Amino acid sequence: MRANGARASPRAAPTHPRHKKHRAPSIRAIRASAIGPSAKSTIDALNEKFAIPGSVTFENGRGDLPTALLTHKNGSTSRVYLFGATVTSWTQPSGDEVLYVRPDAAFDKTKPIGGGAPLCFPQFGPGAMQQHGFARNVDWEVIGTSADVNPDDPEPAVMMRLKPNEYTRAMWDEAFEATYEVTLRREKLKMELCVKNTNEETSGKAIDFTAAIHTYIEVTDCANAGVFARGLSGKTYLDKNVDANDPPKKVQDSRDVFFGLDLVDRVYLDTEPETLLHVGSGAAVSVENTAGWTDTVIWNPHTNMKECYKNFCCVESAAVSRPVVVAPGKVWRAETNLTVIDVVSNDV
Ligand SMILES: O=P(O)(O)OC[C@H]1O[C@@H](O)[C@H](O)[C@@H](O)[C@@H]1O
Repeated sequence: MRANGARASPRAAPTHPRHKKHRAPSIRAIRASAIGPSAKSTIDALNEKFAIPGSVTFENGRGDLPTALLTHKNGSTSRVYLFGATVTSWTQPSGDEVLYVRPDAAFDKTKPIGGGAPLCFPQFGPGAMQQHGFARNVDWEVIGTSADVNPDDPEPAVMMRLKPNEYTRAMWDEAFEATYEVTLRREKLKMELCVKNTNEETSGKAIDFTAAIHTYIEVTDCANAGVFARGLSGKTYLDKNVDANDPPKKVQDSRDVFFGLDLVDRVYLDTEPETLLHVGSGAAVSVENTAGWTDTVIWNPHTNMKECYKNFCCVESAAVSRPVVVAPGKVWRAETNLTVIDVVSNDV
């Protein structure tokens, strides 16, 4: 059995926005100035300011929306749309895709991108504002890229930022600044969300919110007995399939969560750091909540999405059951790491 990753002891809250000041300057390319995605010739401007040849480039994605493409020396890649700061792809060195984008996903900003790993903030929902808040529905600005650590083993990364605007204030009129960094590591995809309360430290008020990284993972066929989520046994969950607005509490009394018979929409409370999604091909995806997150959401829409539900299951890193409260001037940091594991040789 692969050793279960322990929840990392919380690191000191980073200064915000965070820069990797401890890293070697060799091929580092943190660029301080930011550029908004509405700028003329967005892609050219992004490449001019932030590209790191061979590691981080910017190009138009579907619908001509700007994306960051991270490329690791080992051949793995990841694509991030600035719209919603949505990671839509993580490919292995073999070329295999880990994430799933639904066939009905829109790439025209009329709605959030339906797939990949969308960000839910400042509300998971259902609740007072639109489902999943606004982070998925807005353009984030690029504030830095890097590919440092070890020149022989660069870890390409892009950091984006979201500040309040008219659209977000209409839903949530709070003082915040969010940064989101996606790092393509040798064998992991790391996603780190930081939310700073920008109210005056001495006299300002606290802010509170719920959040999630809503990761869609491709599976062979969710009805296949080899597709299941492991790591939630004994945990209490809110069963949103019974009533999304007032979900009853239940306990996961079997070892694994299976799909294919009915809609699965559950918020597992106070979960262990790691949940494994066995994808049915001899591999499992480890979703490791390394910092910040308290809960894990498991979702498969069943025949509500007839054309695609068999092809994915969502394992979502979440802070839902208890709102996150951030004191004025402070930062909340949450981190998720995805890893692909060979189930057979690791006996998980
Ligand atoms: O907004 P999307 O990507 O279509 O996902 C919707 C689903 O997102 C999940 O996080 C919720 O638990 C579900 O209740 C919801 O139906």
